[in-house]
Amino acid sequence: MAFSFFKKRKKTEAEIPEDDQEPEQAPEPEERSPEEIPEAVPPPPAAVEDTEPEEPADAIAENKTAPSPAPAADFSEPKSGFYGRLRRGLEKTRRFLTTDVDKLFVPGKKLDDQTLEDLEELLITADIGVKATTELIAGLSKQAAGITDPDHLKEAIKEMILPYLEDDRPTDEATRPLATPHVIMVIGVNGVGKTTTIGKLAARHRANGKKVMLVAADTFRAAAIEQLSIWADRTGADILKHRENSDPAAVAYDGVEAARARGVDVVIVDTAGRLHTKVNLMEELKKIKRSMSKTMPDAPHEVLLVLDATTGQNAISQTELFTKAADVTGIVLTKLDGTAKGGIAINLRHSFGIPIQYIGVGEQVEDLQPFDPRAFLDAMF
Ligand SMILES: Nc1nc2c(ncn2[C@@H]2O[C@H](COP(=O)(O)OP(=O)(O)OP(=O)(O)O)[C@@H](O)[C@H]2O)c(=O)[nH]1
Repeated sequence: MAFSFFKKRKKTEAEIPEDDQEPEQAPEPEERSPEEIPEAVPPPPAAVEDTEPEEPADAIAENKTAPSPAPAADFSEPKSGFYGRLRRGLEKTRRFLTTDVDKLFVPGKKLDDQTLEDLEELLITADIGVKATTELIAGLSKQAAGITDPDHLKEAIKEMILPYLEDDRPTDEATRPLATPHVIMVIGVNGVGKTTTIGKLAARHRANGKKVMLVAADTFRAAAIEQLSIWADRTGADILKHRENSDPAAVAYDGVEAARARGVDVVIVDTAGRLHTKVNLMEELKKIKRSMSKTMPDAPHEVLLVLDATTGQNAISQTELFTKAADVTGIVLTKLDGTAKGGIAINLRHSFGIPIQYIGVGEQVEDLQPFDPRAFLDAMF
């Protein structure tokens, strides 16, 4: 069944011109000429053997071996609190989708072609994506005769979307097996909420009693290093940082080395979100990844791509770009509370097959939640 929305729509992701697909960037960082970006020369592995490893000459590492304060976040909240946050966070999307789904059905009306066409437009506007929407509408049109009211329609939509979102891998770090140390590399463009996500992740692992180290491999901006230090203080995590402009691959290498020497459980590596060109950035991410695997062959164990849900199609083009540079193991979708287009989660999972690992539904530390597809859909429709 072909619906006329495809004729009406002005611009879909397939038609966005190349220029629009540049990843969104936050304000310009301080300029640094490309020649000044240092070549990645990982330090010699000799230091590994020291029981009391000396920090590399230009490293400024803070080791909080003394019992560090438990983070203020409370992740032990009852399920009702968790769903409450999720529902509040997805309120804009829910209001947008459900109000209009309710309007599609006047009493006695059937799920006819016109209603399906309106629904199709609604789902595409919520950023669910053209491909996924087409599949959904085709599926719904087969069940149309049996769907007689809005609640029934919402249930049918949820049941059809659920298999798109489900993943066998557990997303909750409390139940997931972790390597020792478990190295998480965090990537994404500036402004998407990368640093905040790292802080929130550190708080989650600290709340599970883990010793956490943050590694400041975004050496491009002094502010990024400072922000990470603040999160380390706030969560009681160690931090490994070098001076601004030092080699990010060397910082990452030293971070993993130091973490192993100090018995750290979880290492979270921050990376730059912007360099002079996309090519430089992608090459740098590859180098960082390689340098970590030189000291620990299976590191990084996770590569989390942070995306801002409010940027819509930009999140799709950023995923295209970053998946070329790194094997992204999971997506963190932030700022879902700031958009009515929470359908982007479905679009991303459907387009790339990468699991959504966490979602951000607010600025509080507790607002970063492991992704639960059923709870997400219940909060959305
Ligand atoms: N409402 C809301 N705000 C968020 C969420 N996640 C992050 N933020 C906010 O987004 C803003 C940017 O977050 P940062 O963590 O600084 O982003 P970044 O990607 O590290 O950006 P740079 O520091 O510029 O590299 C901050 O004000 C965060 O509080 C979320 O899930 N919901």
